[in-house]
Amino acid sequence: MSRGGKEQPRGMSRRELLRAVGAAGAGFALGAGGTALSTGTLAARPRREIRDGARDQRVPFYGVHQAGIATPQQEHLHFAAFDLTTKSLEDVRELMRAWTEAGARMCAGEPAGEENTSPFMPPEDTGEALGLRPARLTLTFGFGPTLFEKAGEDRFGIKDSRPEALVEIPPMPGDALEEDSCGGDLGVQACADDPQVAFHAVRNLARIARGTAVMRWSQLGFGRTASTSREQSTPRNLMGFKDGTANIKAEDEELMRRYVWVARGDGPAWMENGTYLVARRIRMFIEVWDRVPLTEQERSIGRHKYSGAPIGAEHEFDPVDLEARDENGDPLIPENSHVRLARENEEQRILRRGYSFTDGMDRERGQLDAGLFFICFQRDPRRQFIPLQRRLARNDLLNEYIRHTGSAIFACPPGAHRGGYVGQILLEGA
Ligand SMILES: C=CC1=C(C)c2cc3[nH]c(cc4nc(cc5[nH]c(cc1n2)c(C)c5CCC(=O)O)C(CCC(=O)O)=C4C)c(C)c3C=C
Ligand SMILES: [Fe+2]
Repeated sequence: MSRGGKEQPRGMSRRELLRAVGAAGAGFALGAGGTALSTGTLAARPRREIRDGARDQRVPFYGVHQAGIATPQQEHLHFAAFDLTTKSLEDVRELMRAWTEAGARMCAGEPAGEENTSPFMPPEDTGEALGLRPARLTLTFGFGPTLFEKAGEDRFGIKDSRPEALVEIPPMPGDALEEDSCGGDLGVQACADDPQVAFHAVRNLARIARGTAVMRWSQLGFGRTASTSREQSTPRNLMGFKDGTANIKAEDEELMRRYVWVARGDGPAWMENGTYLVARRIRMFIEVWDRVPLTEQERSIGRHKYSGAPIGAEHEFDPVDLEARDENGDPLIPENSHVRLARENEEQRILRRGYSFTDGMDRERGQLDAGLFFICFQRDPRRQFIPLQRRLARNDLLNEYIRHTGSAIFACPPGAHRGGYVGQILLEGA
């Protein structure tokens, strides 16, 4: 597909014409019905047009780090976890090769595979993103603990390459995890500014995986609940609060190095420049929350609802003063407020990149099944997410209004270079 400056409808290239003639020839061989079908199919063959300005909407797929981590957070998410059905390491390599190739194409605004010249074969792209912009699609791939070892079995002979940091998330107080929303051998985070582009990407990756891996669970997310760049405004979560104010911003490279990217010597070499993704599906009891007085809502979070400022301050980015006290000498930001607990330990900072979700209605309770699909990235979950979540799970005032129903962790290897594939160092080194 042409990627010239101003993209315009154009005639067939010589190569396309030859291909078309070849396919039409096949049609002739099959008789008149076949000819009519193939000619019609070719004449109407769809292509994914890239409109003016769309060039800016492409996030490079290849690079030192995988995209979708430091990338300014997009508006929509489709996350999927997969389980491998094969016992062959070569099949896993082949899958990661195919996912990388298709992923790079889709992020560039191309269909997942070559255009189909045969009317008798299923298309190599499902088609629903044809004509849509690239929408800053990113795909971030990760490996779950069960890829390395499942029920004590070294399934693919790569057990020794498992990073020590890739631990199962231990049970937390108050967890109400549902098996259907937990774990996975492989994880894929698709983010885009168009929900159909994110959906299309996961659907095509699932199609490509057929015979090697099956989808275990998936989660759609609408509306980012963090900002990951100083250029972005802070969005609001479904509790109506600004979320992401104190997040790490990708421009702070020193913070990214310190808290997000795996460094040389942190663990196995194949994870250098990678990171660990933790996902938690957190249901919010929004109907209950909506009956809570404003001051109590603010005291649960530790910030003012409308301005996003720390309690007692005026502006969103005013410093959080944990020592500030009211006229009775009580802390302005309550002891068990979310923000106070979340910022207690400087070593536990994380890059948050979550999304709001709704999965329709919880018929049992007659309430919306909605909440936050929390995603965070970090250099070592044993030192960051796990102790942080343990503290929140024990004491956070928010716990009255939320419940964790899903959990997963993935080691996201570094980015691939052109011609290579994601996870190559791990899978070829084995
Ligand atoms: C284990 C990590 C965290 C979980 C799980 C989590 C859930 C969660 N958070 C909100 C709403 C807000 N969180 C805010 C700040 C904040 N949250 C975490 C971590 C987890 N949150 C951190 C590290 C921070 C930053 C603390 C700081 O350094 O100040 C805020 C305030 C605005 C902001 O800074 O982003 C809100 C609002 C909900 C509703 C929720 C579960 C549903
Ligand atoms: Fe939070």
